[in-house]
Amino acid sequence: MVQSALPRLPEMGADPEREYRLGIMGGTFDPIHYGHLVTAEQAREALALDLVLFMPAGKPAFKQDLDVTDAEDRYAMTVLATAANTAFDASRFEIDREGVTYTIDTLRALREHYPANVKLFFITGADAVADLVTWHDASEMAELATFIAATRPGYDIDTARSRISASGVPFDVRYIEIPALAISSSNIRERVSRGKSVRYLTSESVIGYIRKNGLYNRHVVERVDGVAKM
Ligand SMILES: Nc1ncnc2c1ncn2[C@@H]1O[C@H](COP(=O)(O)OP(=O)(O)OP(=O)(O)O)[C@@H](O)[C@H]1O
Ligand SMILES: O=C(O)c1ccc[n+]([C@@H]2O[C@H](COP(=O)([O-])O)[C@@H](O)[C@H]2O)c1
Repeated sequence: MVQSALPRLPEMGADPEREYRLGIMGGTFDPIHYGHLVTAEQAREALALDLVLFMPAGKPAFKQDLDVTDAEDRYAMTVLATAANTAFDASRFEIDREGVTYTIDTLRALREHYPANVKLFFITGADAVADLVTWHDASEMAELATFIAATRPGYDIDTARSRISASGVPFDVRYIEIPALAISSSNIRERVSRGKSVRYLTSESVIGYIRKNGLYNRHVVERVDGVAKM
């Protein structure tokens, strides 16, 4: 099911005797790749999530000075990559919102939308969670959701752990170890721009979309000390 604006999940919270667990996998997804999908799937299993909503950020807060691909393309790739998993869904919620995308706005809206027996779990990788205390209205975020922090090659999860505890903000963070996938969107973009293979880094459907729409083949080549750098 593809969500239009606010996620409509009639079954979520319907039985007042039961606790429902909604995962939110936020990201720029430029493009979505197997690192994102494995992270969400392992988080779903580890925390017994009923559903994981993949939410491409409309205007990512920490990437305002970067050239991010059009939100409709990032959303379309997210739909393609998540389509086969009945416990995954893609949401337009953040791309349909005006202005800079802050997670606090999403969590507030979801908290208002669902009854109290729906618990919110925001899923991140080790790099993103290390900056959690610097996110907009971090203290209020800590009240609205549990955070899931997954290991990621090249990033030390203990750095995130100590930054969060030193901040004094009472975040509830669950740390999970996942099978290491050193895949990143930036590496995929660079490989596409160089005409290199990205097979098995993301789904065939996403690769097809990238090729069909000519994404990532216009990377600017900068010259640094006379050496071409993508
Ligand atoms: N290989 C991975 N393993 C674990 N977590 C990941 C991995 N790739 C991305 N994530 C997590 O997924 C979320 C969204 O990441 P994002 O869309 O920025 O992808 P990215 O690969 O980090 O992109 P870029 O290379 O452009 O910075 C973040 O919380 C990030 O930490
Ligand atoms: O709300 C914020 O201040 C904030 C700052 C940085 C990142 N985020 C969210 O964290 C998720 C991963 O972001 P990114 O930039 O690593 O793709 C995505 O859902 C972002 O909206 C949120």
